Amino acid sequence: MPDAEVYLLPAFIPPGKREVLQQALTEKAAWRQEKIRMFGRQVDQPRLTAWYADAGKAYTYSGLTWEPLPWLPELSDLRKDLEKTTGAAFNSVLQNLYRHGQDSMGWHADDEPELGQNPIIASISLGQERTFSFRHRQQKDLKHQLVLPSGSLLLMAGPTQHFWHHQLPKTTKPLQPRINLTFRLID
Ligand SMILES: O=C(O)CCC(=O)C(=O)O
Ligand SMILES: [Fe+2]
Repeated sequence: MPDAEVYLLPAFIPPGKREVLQQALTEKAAWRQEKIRMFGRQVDQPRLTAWYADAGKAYTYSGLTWEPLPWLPELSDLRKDLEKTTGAAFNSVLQNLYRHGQDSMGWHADDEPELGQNPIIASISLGQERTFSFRHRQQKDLKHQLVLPSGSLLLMAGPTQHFWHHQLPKTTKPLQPRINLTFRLID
């Protein structure tokens, strides 16, 4: 991919740990059904979300401002592993729960000002593997798709957010739930 710095570690979380972690987060995370404004109407986001961050951080995402929850031990452990692997620091994690194939996230870039110039986004997937797509923001015919398996780590760094949008498309296939965790460093 030109104008991008993207890495995929397919087995970042070892096989035996994936299911345990997915189940713990499914049960313990403070999942919320947020609304978004679409064509002047309030509609449910097609996924559940939970946001954890260091105290004192607030974050605006898709027009919503999030108040952080204190870290669950499972999330603190993941943050430590990630910081060791990447050498980068993270102070927040947005969790998405895609309940089935109709849950999704539309085209966007993680380019909010509080993420800074060239943010490192560390994205962990648990559960159902799903397709993830990239589309160049200027050259719309430049596209890239990959499958994110359970336990994988997708790193987006450098100018990626500046030049590319990404999405998690819906599918009509009957799919099992998937949790995604995106660790970020915010101002
Ligand atoms: O679920 C995914 O893999 C993507 C999540 C994402 O792009 C985000 O939270 O910003
Ligand atoms: Fe994103």
